[in-house]
Amino acid sequence: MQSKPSFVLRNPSVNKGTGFNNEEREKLGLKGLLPPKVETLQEQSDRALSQFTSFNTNLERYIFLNCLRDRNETLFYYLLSNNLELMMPIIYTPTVGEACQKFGNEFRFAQGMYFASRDKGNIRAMMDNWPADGVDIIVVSDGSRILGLGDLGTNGMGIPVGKLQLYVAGAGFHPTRTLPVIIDSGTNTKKYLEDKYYLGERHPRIPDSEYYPLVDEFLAAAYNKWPKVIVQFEDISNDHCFTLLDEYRNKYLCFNDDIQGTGSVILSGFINAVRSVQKPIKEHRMVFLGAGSAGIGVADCIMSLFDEAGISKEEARKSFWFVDSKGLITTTRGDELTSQKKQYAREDYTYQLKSLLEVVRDVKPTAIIGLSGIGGSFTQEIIEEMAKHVEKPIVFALSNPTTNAECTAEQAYQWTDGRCIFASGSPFKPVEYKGKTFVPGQGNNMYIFPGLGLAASVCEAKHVTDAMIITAAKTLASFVEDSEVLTGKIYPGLQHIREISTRIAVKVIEKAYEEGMAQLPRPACIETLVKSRQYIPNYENSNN
Ligand SMILES: O=C([O-])CC(=O)C(=O)O
Ligand SMILES: [Mg+2]
Repeated sequence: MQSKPSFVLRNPSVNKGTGFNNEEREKLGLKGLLPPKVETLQEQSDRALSQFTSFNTNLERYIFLNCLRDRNETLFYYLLSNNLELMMPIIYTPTVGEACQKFGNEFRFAQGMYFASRDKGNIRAMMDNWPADGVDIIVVSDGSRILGLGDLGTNGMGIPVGKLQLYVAGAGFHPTRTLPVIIDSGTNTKKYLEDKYYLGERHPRIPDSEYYPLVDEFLAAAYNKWPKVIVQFEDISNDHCFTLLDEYRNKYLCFNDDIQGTGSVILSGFINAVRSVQKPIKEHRMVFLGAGSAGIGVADCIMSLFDEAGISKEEARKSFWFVDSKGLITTTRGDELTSQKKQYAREDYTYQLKSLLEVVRDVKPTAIIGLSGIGGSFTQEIIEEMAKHVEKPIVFALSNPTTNAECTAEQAYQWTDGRCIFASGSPFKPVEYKGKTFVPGQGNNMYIFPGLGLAASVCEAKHVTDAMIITAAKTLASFVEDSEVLTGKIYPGLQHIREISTRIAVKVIEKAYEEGMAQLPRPACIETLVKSRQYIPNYENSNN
């Protein structure tokens, strides 16, 4: 039997399944190929939701949703958009982490594109294989640092896929115009090299002399084929991510979500935490655990608050203490520091503090920010020590997925006797403590990247600037009212993500025009333009 390439029931971008009405069934030659009842999108969605809830594990729910997307994209995005709070922890952190770890075992069908070292020289030609007409956004990872889970190699594909689903549901990018990419530069994780189901190239990571030219060729090819595309770098290990961002941020339209997206979302949470504790920025003492992409990105963003308060960079740096696996990062501790660590290395310590507990005792921080990837590293002793000295301790346990969080929400509220302002990277359920309900904030870059990316794409920005990133943070912060902030709420509800992303996009575009970064002629109304570009999942928008 010859297959028909345009067979609509097998094409998720146009398939409506039982949603095809009788006229369409007639026209498209579908008569007899579907059960008789014509259903509305809502009826289909009700069934899909009941199927979703019938599974026993989150991994099964993840697989179900991705298979649904592979059958009927409109239904998938309709279901997801209407059930975001329920489904976000499945398509995104924490379940996506498990899905990546088991990517080879659970593989069913391919999504996105893969480019490996042996494709060097052919990447541009390979891009012509991508079936969609155009691409507005690419999320690219090399799988070298997936969430806090380490080097997963090609298994990391789940992350670009999940991030792009959020770009669609959260901001309104058109699903067929998104492209998830893995640059396969090998993996240093023995378990995967030996796993018979592993789907990537089976070799250790290639040296920098091959890695950088491979990424360079990929980017040159992408911008050659899709000149207006925005590229988001994602989950790339510390030894490469800063170099890539420095190299390309003023050359192409791109940003790094773990450095800049996380920086922006935590700046936003911090702005609201500062509102909540009602203590001016210069009185804060911030201890960071982890000096990787996220830690440095967050500190760089928070520096902007000092700048606005008229405090010099030099003075501002004295409010930051960074702790890594060797203890407090100082200029005098005797090891070679990366240039990112150097910026925040303390020069004023004649003694060594070897652990986070020692640092907390010494510094008496007002805020402790975990981006270490090490689950449980905020121990009871550390948090209790901190809580002795501050009325409302700011505790951000931001590593992903949930198992890597530095402490749980429940622990943070218990150990501070319900006084802390808490945020985590992956979701925690509300906590009952001493008769009160505490709703933990989710300080995850998901609040920022969809709107930021949409802004950059819609106004055809030349580059993504620091001012645009800070604007995104402030816009997000403004969604939480004063009265809410005082109760410890620092992030708005996730159910409002479309509205949030739209407003972030509008504000960031205004900033881009102000800075001369927007290349599209200025529209009469930015909001109208943004809204006109947003995909809404319904059958009226499809071509049949
Ligand atoms: O994916 C997330 O949930 C946030 C993020 O970028 C990371 O942890 O690397
Ligand atoms: Mg990430």
